[in-house]
Amino acid sequence: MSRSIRLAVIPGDGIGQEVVAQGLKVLGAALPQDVKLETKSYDLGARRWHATGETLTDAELESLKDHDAILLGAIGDPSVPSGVLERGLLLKLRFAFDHYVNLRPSKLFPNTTTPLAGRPDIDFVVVREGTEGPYVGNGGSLRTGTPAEVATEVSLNTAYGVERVVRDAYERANSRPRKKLTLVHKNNVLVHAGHLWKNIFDKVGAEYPDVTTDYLHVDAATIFFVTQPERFDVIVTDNLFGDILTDLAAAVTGGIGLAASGNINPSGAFPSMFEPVHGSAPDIAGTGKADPTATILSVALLLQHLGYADEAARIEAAVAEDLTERDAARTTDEIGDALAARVSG
Ligand SMILES: NC(=O)c1ccc[n+]([C@@H]2O[C@H](COP(=O)([O-])OP(=O)(O)OC[C@H]3O[C@@H](n4cnc5c(N)ncnc54)[C@H](O)[C@@H]3O)[C@@H](O)[C@H]2O)c1
Ligand SMILES: CC(C)[C@H](C(=O)O)[C@@H](O)C(=O)O
Ligand SMILES: [Mg+2]
Repeated sequence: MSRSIRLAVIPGDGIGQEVVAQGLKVLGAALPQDVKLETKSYDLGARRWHATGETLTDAELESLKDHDAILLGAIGDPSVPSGVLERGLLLKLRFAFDHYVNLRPSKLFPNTTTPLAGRPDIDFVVVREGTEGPYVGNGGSLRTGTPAEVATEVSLNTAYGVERVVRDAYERANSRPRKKLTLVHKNNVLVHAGHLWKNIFDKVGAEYPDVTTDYLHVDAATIFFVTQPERFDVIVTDNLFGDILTDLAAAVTGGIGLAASGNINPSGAFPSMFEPVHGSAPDIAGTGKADPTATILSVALLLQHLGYADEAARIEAAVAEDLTERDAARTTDEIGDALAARVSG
């Protein structure tokens, strides 16, 4: 039986273009011969906005829906006012396609740089809520631009939204050997949202007697990410805390150039979207210094999601092998070539 993958590709801005090219190279090398890969590239991001004023049209959203998955590079450029592309494109996609599970795994790969003493055995996954919290755009400003300006950015937390992501995190914890789930929030101060999260965490936990649970305030969690990262297995947290914690996780496990993510719609009603955790890195765009590994590992998450577990594992193994021998001076292209060769060889 012939199989096929319909993949939408959004290279985006800055290094997004460079790393996505390498991700596609490795995807092509990893797929079995009988799998037909159909890609459709979308010209979205700063260039398009300057040319047309558009970020993402309804017609494009409809067309993107008609795919098995989306691969995204990065969005954002200094020439565009902050927030226009981030909200009008990236968050619009996450919200429209109900990507409520933002999955961000962290592993300390061999031979990577880490500021951590003793190279602890780090292998955890952050389940970041992806559709609520302070990201919903619930706010505004009064007397804008005056000395009396007041601005609000109200975090939205619904029992429905919290319960579904917490349940997903319990399922993931239950299927991993250590079966441990940590809730990270700030319920000593954010008592309304914090208690909603904690109550639902405890209620759903009663259905998972084999999962050990823990709670940390987000400030304390940042301590343990650095001093005791091996204590974590699965972490569930809100949209903003998850954003911040996963850049920190990347920094202690080999660098932001290795951190992969999946924006998952578990129901399958909409395509899930895979992207590196990092942004468009305007400071290194066009220099060949961008590490494409985060995108390539995001391709592995994409394959895993579509049921190609062996191919995903081959990519992960190729990354681990490559890192043990990697020469720091290698370019974006050279890393992509080396990984594609390992995966197909
Ligand atoms: N998912 C996304 O599309 C996404 C994620 C984060 C930031 N952004 C956007 O990207 C733009 C730049 O944001 P920023 O500078 O805060 O974050 P960034 O992640 O782009 O860069 C932070 C630092 O990490 C480095 N870096 C990032 N990716 C790297 C890679 N693959 N290899 C080597 N070094 C890498 C950069 O050079 C920079 O020094 C902003 O417009 C921001 O909104 C987009
Ligand atoms: C660009 C921005 C909207 C985005 C986020 O905050 O989610 C980014 O930082 C990320 O981590 O994917
Ligand atoms: Mg981020």
